[in-house]
Amino acid sequence: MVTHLVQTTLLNCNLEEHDIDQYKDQVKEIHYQLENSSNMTGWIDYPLQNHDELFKQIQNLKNEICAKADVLVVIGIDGSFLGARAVQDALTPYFGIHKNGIEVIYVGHHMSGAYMKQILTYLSDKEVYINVISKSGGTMEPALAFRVLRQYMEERYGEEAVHRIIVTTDPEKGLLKKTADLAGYRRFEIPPNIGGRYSVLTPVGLFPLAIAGIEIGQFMEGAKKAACELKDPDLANNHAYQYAVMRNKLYNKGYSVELLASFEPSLKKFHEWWMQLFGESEGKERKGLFPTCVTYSTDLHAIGQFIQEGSPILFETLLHFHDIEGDYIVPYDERNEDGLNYLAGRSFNEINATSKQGTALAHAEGGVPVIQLEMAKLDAYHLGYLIYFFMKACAMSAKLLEVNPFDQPGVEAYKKKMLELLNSSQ
Ligand SMILES: O=P(O)(O)OC[C@H]1O[C@H](O)[C@H](O)[C@@H](O)[C@@H]1O
Repeated sequence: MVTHLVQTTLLNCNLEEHDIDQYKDQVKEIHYQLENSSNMTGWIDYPLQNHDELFKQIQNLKNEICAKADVLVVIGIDGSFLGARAVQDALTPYFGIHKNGIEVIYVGHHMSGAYMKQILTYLSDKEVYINVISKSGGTMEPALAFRVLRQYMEERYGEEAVHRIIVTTDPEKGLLKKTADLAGYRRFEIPPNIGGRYSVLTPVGLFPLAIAGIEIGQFMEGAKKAACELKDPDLANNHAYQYAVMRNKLYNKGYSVELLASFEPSLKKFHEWWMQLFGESEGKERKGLFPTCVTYSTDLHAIGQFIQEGSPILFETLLHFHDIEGDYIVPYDERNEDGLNYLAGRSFNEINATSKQGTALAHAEGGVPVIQLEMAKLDAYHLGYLIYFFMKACAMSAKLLEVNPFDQPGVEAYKKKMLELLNSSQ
């Protein structure tokens, strides 16, 4: 019997088995369309392929960088940034650096001048390597940041700068590929048939994560398990497809917002990765759920009021990991001025998990449909699985909406306007 790593339970979703059953033929058809397509579907089998050479290359570079640098600066935006940042934040300590890595910081995911100025000051007393990541090689934010940091590295390290800059880009085309060839930078390749928001399992995510100390072997193993399990075309056995169908069903019932919620602050960036994945894959042709996120219990004290009693526009997807490394026991206090002695001896994680249960029940009773996704442990293996799970669900979900999961034509509109304004104000 298959034991799925993501356990799903529904509260107040009013979805009967026959509702779901109605989708099974359509799901099977889309499954085979995706499996047999070569159009940006390279991520589907990527975890099943042999990546020994890539892992060796990453390990060699890691040895070199950890010996020669204090910090790796990763330049990239969204699909070339959020995945690595999400997994790094989820699996490295809140304070300080992972014992198996060095500091990895990010730039080029916005155009804040203050951030750019401060990062250069921050780097001044540290040894630095750079990893610039861009699939297209022409995105404004990372290109601007690279222009600055490339000059910085050349001024600081002279001829050695060329060895301290690693490029991750398309193997054939784009300005960054050209620059890498001209300068002689070492390169990682992003497979041409894998788009940015589906690329965290490629060198886009793997290299920065390895430097940050994450066990990328385990991360890929988790993704591989998901790639095997979720190859099942049968809706009854495929949890990713079931999640896609539930979202679709709720969307068709009139819900327009999906709120992803979890109870560990280290998952904030993971929420952002998820938002890009679903937002860019589905939000087109005037269709799609608006993906947004909250971190509990913090946000229960802010937006919780709206969720419980506000406009009934949203359903909630609660993401919960049972085993989180590190915990603290509430101490006994004789004074008991705060009245909290009834919690003495219990752990923070236990109280947090109980608040998750309470939240799910309260929101469901308040009329909010709740999908609970639960995993055993917050570690590299389970995150690898979960990332693949969401990518598979997202492609299915977009196809159920009859939109292309792999393009983002709407993003060009802002870029075009910005360029017009920048050119007209020269
Ligand atoms: O990796 P890049 O080509 O620089 O793209 C980075 C990001 O920018 C774009 O504008 C797209 O909307 C994203 O889907 C993409 O992930």
